[in-house]
Amino acid sequence: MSSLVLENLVYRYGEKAVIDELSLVVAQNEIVCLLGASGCGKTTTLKAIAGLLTLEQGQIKIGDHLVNDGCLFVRAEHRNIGMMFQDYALFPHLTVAQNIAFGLSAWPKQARQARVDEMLQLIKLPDIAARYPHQLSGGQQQRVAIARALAYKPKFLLLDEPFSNIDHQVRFQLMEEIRQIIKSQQVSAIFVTHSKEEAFAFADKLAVMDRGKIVQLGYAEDLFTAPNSKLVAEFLGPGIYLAATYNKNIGFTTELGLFKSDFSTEKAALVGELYLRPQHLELTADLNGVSSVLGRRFMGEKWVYRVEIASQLLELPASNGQILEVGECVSVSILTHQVNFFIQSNS
Ligand SMILES: Nc1ncnc2c1ncn2[C@@H]1O[C@H](COP(=O)(O)OP(=O)(O)OP(=O)(O)O)[C@@H](O)[C@H]1O
Repeated sequence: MSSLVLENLVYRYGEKAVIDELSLVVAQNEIVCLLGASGCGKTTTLKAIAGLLTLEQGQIKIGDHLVNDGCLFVRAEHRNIGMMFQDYALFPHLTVAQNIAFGLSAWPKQARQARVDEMLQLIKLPDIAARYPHQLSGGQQQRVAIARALAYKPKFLLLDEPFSNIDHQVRFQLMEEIRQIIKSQQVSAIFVTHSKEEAFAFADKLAVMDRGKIVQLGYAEDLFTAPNSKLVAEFLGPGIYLAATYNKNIGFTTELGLFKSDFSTEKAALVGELYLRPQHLELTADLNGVSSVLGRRFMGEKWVYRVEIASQLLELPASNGQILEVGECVSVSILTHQVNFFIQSNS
């Protein structure tokens, strides 16, 4: 069963459509990440789901309930949605317990207290009920924020860059904890971020957005290995384009040489561009190599080297942990992999 259905949403600021015929389905207990460049319409989409703006067109269903279409508009406070933002948004003058209990004013006192205790146990902070937000770390504040968002048993959660203010060292640990908490409560969610690493770590599925539309929806691994456009390919990780011709019998011919792949097509020959990521390439020291190391960076477990390939710059590690010097001659070859081949339209 679907937990959220967005159908053909349109919203404009003035003339500009910032949500442009956007459709998306989120399944029960699924976390979908809206991922895209700044200004592509992620926050506006969340606001439309939350009921904080009125759409020009489209339909929104949360669970079995229609909350927005051409005739109907259910107000934000009646949509039963939990929200969590990057700036924690806890009420500074309320204690942790009062913050968590905020949406429970209609509950009987005993049930309210029991739910607050349950949520404090769930976020593994049973002893901080009497503290105020300023007495908590950023990570603790976000745990309280998720407890507050889940306390009244919402049908759906909206998470707008909730981890961007959290120190990088603890961010991924906190994300894992909050993901577990959401999963344990069997709530579906939409999570917004600019960061593909956060999206990979937190979401079940990714929805890549561009100019108000979802351009691809799927599992992270599928989008990474089989992006449906150059935009998705580039957004999910750096790489270079290499002109290539494909022939059924020979494989791919490129300026880095020939290579075989399991690429399947009905056509006998095709022309296009391969999108090659660092892991698709082998970099080795080679006195006769036509490229050279232009720069290098130590990353902790490994060095990465800046090399020009087909007039584009790419950073990649050397094969077999070789240590290379700046200026050293190298050769680059293509490893067998599942290709991202963008076919020239007239080929
Ligand atoms: N109140 C507003 N009035 C006019 N234009 C707006 C308003 N709010 C947002 N916009 C514009 O709408 C577009 C989408 O904004 P939105 O905040 O949804 O993008 P976003 O993808 O969430 O960006 P970011 O990742 O930077 O938060 C942007 O071009 C933005 O400038």
